[in-house]
Amino acid sequence: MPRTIGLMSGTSLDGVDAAWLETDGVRILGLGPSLTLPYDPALRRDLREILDLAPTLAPDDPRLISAVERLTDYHVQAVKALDRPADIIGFHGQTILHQPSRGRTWQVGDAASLARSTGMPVAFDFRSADVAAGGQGAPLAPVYHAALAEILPKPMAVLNIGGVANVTWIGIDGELIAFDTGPGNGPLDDWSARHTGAAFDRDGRLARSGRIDQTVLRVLMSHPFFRQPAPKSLDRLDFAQALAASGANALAAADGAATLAAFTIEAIGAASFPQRPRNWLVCGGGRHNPVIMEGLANRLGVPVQPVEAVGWNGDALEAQCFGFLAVRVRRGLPLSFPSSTGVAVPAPGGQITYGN
Ligand SMILES: Nc1ncnc2c1ncn2[C@@H]1O[C@H](COP(=O)(O)OP(=O)(O)OP(=O)(O)O)[C@@H](O)[C@H]1O
Ligand SMILES: CC(=O)N[C@H]1[C@@H]2OC[C@@H](O2)[C@@H](O)[C@@H]1O[C@H](C)C(=O)O
Repeated sequence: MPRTIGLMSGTSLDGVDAAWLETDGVRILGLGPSLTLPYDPALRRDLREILDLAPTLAPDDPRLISAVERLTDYHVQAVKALDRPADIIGFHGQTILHQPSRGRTWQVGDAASLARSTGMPVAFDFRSADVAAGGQGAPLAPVYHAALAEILPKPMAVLNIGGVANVTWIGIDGELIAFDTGPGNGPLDDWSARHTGAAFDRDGRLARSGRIDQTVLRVLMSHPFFRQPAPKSLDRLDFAQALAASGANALAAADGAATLAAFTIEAIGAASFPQRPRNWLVCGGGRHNPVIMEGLANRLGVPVQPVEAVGWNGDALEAQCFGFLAVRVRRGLPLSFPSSTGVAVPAPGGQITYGN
């Protein structure tokens, strides 16, 4: 059974997650160690700047080259720290731009250099084949969520709350519906950084001490994304303009945080499926925010639990996913499906480099 290491650098720009697993890309035979290497503040700042510049950034811009070199080095260190042999690495890279409607999705990272430094083949570029075939290029996690959830009662939902939030609904016959729901922690992280200097609102303390501004929330929820049918996906900065125009910036720090946490919750609550999930399992850093978790349980009216409730690891799940997908790339199995990305037929994707 192939052994694989998955590496994910998410939209929160907080660091790289790494996880080891044993899988044939269909079944998961064993989950091994995982870890997160947090980026230093300078790299975080530079990546954030690159996200803003991405629409007009040249691939040979020295700021990009420098950030990619440092980002790749963190990935090499993460693989070395895991200290487990593997047959293939799945390297998602950092999304700096995602505009599937314009045929563009851009993940950066030097896969060949990672292969050379680790001596292992590296699967990368997971999203562009789907976008080229007319899909959204995201989310790609549904096939992994379904493999993990094989024996769990359905219908159920797996929700990831990262910088952006995405959901996978799994029906009683295993059918999948997946899409990005809206903001995850991204707007609240930015708000927290601006008002308190902290990278995120730890344990939802700031949000808990404020009052939701219903007018601002209504304006935010009137964004056209929420009227768009699934499949749909988001760029980390897709709500930036709407947030600036919503009046949120005039709110006091605590009220703004409460309103942005409510925005994440409402956006998830607006998701609809053929049948109501009997429960929601939540992964990603947002599950550590009790204001978001309690708000979701109230809004959804069914149990909302961290994925640890069924024995999964909510911090490692996306990294595991890209290890799983790397094995699928090698086998030529589809990564995306009409009901997850809107691609016309199940689509294989990704490339493999040996570093030469
Ligand atoms: N104790 C906590 N209290 C509140 N929020 C937390 C806590 N711990 C983590 N978070 C949130 O989780 C975020 C990190 O989440 P995660 O690592 O899942 O993001 P990601 O992998 O970058 O995102 P994506 O899934 O969009 O790619 C932090 O930026 C923060 O907002
Ligand atoms: C373009 C991109 O990088 N999208 C990420 C992001 O982070 C969460 C959400 O937005 C999801 O669509 C996706 O990541 C997960 C791993 C996915 O593809 O399923």
